[in-house]
Amino acid sequence: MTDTILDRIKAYKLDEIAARKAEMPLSEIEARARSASPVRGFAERLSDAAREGYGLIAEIKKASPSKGLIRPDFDPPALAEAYAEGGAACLSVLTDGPSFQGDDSYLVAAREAVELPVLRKDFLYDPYQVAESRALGADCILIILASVDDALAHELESAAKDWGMDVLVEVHDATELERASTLSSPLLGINNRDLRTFETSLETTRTLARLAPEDRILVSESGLSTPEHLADLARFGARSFLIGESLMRQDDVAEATRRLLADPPVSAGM
Ligand SMILES: O=C(O)c1ccccc1NCC(=O)[C@H](O)[C@H](O)COP(=O)(O)O
Repeated sequence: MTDTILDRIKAYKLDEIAARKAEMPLSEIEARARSASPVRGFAERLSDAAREGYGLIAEIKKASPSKGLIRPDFDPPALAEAYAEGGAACLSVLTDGPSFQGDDSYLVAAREAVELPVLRKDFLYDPYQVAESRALGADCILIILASVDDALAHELESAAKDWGMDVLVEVHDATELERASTLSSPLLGINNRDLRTFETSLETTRTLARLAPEDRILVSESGLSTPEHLADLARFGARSFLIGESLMRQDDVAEATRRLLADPPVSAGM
């Protein structure tokens, strides 16, 4: 089988982790994590927002492997403020350099600019990176089940819990969904992007939402750009969304965010 983008990312990440460990030992990263700004409750903020409206995780994303450069005029603190003004519940900041032109400093600057909880959007393979995420100020990490085995997923989740952070567990198919149910994190991300073709299909959320455990907060991820997309998926139980590219391409990010979130259907649970 040919390599997926995740295989390629994992290969350079393992080198990156080794280099970072050589540069800064775990004890030093842990000391920084202990003195980081207190955790802002990510899952709680998202579920509160989704109760009556939509829970938006608004992503600060400069570029992607599928689209190349998305936003040349890239100012993380200004984008964070625009998202907060537009009504986002939480932020996601890409910190991966080689594939997304991200940087750790973008997370730090974006989080300092607003009061919103922040997801470190990166590819994690080692508890060292979990401590590193907290040291940067992150409130939540991502575990991509397509890229880690069950033992590592549990290890990363447990490390995040120890640091008081939330975890967004990401799945792409029914097998990964089954595996996700053995983890205890309430946030379940359903990624609509096919990692081989980069195509996005909202059918992925529609299909997997029906199979998801009832106690999970569903977050539909990727390929979302209109209020109709959000309303469609809300009917399947997903009232939280992770959105990057479509908002990053807007001149007025605050207004575009406001428009996207303007008209949520009344929740079935209300
Ligand atoms: O965005 C990509 O091209 C991509 C490729 C390979 C692995 C992950 C990728 N994106 C990470 C994400 O999960 C998205 O940034 C996020 O869901 C937002 O998606 P979008 O709204 O489509 O930018």
